[in-house]
Amino acid sequence: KRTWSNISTKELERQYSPSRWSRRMSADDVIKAHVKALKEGTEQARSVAQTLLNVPYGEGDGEKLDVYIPNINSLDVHLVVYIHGGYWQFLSKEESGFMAVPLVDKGVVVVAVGYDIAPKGNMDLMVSQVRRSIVSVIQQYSHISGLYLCGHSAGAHLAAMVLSTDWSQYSITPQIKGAFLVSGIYDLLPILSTYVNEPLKMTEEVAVRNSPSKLVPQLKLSSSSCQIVVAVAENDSPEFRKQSEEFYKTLEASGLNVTMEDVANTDHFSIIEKLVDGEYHLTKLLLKMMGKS
Ligand SMILES: N[C@@H](CC(=O)c1ccccc1NC=O)C(=O)O
Repeated sequence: KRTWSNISTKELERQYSPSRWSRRMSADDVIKAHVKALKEGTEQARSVAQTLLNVPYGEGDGEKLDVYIPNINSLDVHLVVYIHGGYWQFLSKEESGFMAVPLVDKGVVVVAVGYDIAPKGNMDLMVSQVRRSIVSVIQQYSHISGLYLCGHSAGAHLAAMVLSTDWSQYSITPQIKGAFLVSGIYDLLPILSTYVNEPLKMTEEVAVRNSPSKLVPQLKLSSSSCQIVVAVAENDSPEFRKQSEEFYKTLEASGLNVTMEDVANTDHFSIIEKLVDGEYHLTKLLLKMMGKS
């Protein structure tokens, strides 16, 4: 069987370059368009929703989050925490409120979490930051009727690490009702030898302890009642598609409540950009999970 360990570094780097697999645009253009779409969507969200920007969840400079609040008051308020992607080295919460418009419209609170991307932050720190951000959100919004996670790409990895947390060292044990893991990486070992790891500087030990694929027993202990959606783009690379399929199968085999969504006519970037649209399949699925359809 052909696995990542007998693929050449050059081919691994191609497989782990999402921009090279888009059928819409060139690699450079798809990234430019991605950043632009996220920025414009976030501007739109900041203009229509009430916001609380730069709310600290820890002591560090990068430990801040943005809250997008519905204008209507509803009794059962659901909250979605969005964890942005960008290979743990690009993007920030400043362009990560783009999915808020259709959700806030339905009375859902959206939180965009900031974390210290590399080279400032390393993998252990980023994982610790997103975990602490969840604890902080629950402490501040104890009245909410459901907490949901959504992460894209590297953010899907971080969301899966949140689900796999041993909360015994934290002040509370979050109950996460649902998680949307979109075009994620769940086994970090294949990227160790690639350009992706240059700013991250992960050792094998760091990659193993931060790989959700190796933490499924802990995920099962901590998140047994979480409804998990593993979503992947039709035009993600074969390696990205394999990462999602294998993680899905491992979760399924351990008896978790998980579904796989292979999203037609999307690539690594459009699969998440389209969440600005209330009619998009994944937006509707997320709203349905919260009983808001
Ligand atoms: N070299 C990567 C770059 C990349 O993933 C990326 C770059 C800027 C902003 C976001 C990115 N990725 C996913 O969100 C690629 O080929 O797509």
